[in-house]
Amino acid sequence: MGESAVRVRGLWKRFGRQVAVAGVDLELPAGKFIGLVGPNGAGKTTTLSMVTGLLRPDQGSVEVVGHDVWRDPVEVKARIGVLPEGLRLFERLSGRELLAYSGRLRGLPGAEVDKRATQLLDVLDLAGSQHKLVVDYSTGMRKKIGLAAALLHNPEVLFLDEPFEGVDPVSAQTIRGVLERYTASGATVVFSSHVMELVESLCDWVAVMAAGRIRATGPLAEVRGDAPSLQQAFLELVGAGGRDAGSDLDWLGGGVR
Ligand SMILES: Nc1ncnc2c1ncn2[C@@H]1O[C@H](COP(=O)(O)OP(=O)(O)OP(=O)(O)O)[C@@H](O)[C@H]1O
Repeated sequence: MGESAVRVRGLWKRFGRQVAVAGVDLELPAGKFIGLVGPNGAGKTTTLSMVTGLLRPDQGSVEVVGHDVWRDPVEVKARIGVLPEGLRLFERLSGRELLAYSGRLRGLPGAEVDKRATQLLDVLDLAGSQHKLVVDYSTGMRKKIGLAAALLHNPEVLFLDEPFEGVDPVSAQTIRGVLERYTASGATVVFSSHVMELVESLCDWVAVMAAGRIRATGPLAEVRGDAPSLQQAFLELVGAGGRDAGSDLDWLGGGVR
């Protein structure tokens, strides 16, 4: 394969005096399962929003599958699927209607949308709730219907912001299976998470972000290096390896009130 799915150059975003993304350069290979990891507030969501055309960068450029996201947005949006953070869905549609709407919006023929929607609802264990309104879905069900909507047009690259948050272990395993199958066919998944074990078990490529910058990127084994786990490598990379958690909280516990 060898080509890049995503190419980011000199990306910056400030919110007032807060620098959220501070000069990110990133090249993500096609056909991989890629994890963007970093602590809370590292800038993962802001970066993904700029990469997927949802938030305009202050500076820098983003190419997805060879097209500039901000000069050529229609071309890019046709080729990507996005499950954003704080997903906003059309609450008054049923799950099935939401998929039908997304599919038609993507220009797919009605019969094809129906076929794909049935399969996705089935695989994601939503067939029994397909006629329920999205407003009545649980958090995990919302993630799954959002994922189905993002996959319906068979995108080349799928971007997922914290796809496993609020998802039970059984549903997580289902989502995982769907994504593994999808990448095995040559597509690319980029997902953000702060759950290291998950990233370590799923991804073959990682990018570590902290304080708005990329601290390391490459194949999982390379980024992990000699550390016993990705978690340990990550703590060292973000400079938290030696922090003695709770050393200042001498009043906590111990029976003295
Ligand atoms: N709309 C906004 N207005 C002001 N500050 C923002 C805004 N969005 C993000 N930030 C700030 O930018 C920084 C990066 O936030 P971002 O949400 O990108 O981090 P993250 O890595 O996704 O964090 P988490 O893992 O907690 O979701 C944080 O300091 C955050 O407070």
